[in-house]
Amino acid sequence: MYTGKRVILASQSPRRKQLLEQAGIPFEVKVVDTAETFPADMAIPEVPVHIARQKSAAVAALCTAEDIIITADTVVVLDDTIIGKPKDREDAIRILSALSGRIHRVITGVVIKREQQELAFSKETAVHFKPLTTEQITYYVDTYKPYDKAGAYAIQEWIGAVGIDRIDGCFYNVMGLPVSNVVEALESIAAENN
Ligand SMILES: Cc1cn([C@H]2C[C@H](O)[C@@H](COP(=O)(O)OP(=O)(O)OP(=O)(O)O)O2)c(=O)[nH]c1=O
Repeated sequence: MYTGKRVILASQSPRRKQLLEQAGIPFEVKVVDTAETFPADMAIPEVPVHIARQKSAAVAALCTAEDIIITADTVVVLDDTIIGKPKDREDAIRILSALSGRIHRVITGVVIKREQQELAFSKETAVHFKPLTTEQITYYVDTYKPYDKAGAYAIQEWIGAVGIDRIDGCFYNVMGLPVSNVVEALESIAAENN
């Protein structure tokens, strides 16, 4: 069990909160709005950590020096292009049509910060979508309204159960937090500080 310093999860994502709770980590949530930007020439695997670092810097002012701050960012990558959150219904339908029958990558970057120390890593999961029908896509978008989800879907919802037949990597990473790696990192920080 984790017995280290106060943990702050700087995220508005209910999924990240759920996953950290599931892992038995006591924590508080603090939310800040951050512009999620990255240089156009940045290599895609580096982008999620870069954005998580921006979130971390934005929340630091609200925390004490002792606090351990966790931030994360999840991107969906198809054909070397980052697909963000859908702008609207049409965009969600377009994105899911593009993912249908294909394999894409989901990369979550995590930054764990305490005082001047920073631990940053990212994890990748390959996700294989079965071919989806137009009916399935419109049903999902209209019922689940996945506008706050990278790639316009959530693996933990209906579409994950019926439309995804295999993944290679961590399931929770697709949901937004590679939680076993986060726990491991917190335990190593706690051990260093004891
Ligand atoms: C691909 C996928 C994404 N998601 C979610 C995880 C993230 O919440 C969201 C990606 O957006 P993010 O920008 O990573 O996170 P967020 O805006 O929700 O929260 P914050 O920046 O405050 O931490 O998509 C799922 O829940 N399931 C999935 O299968």
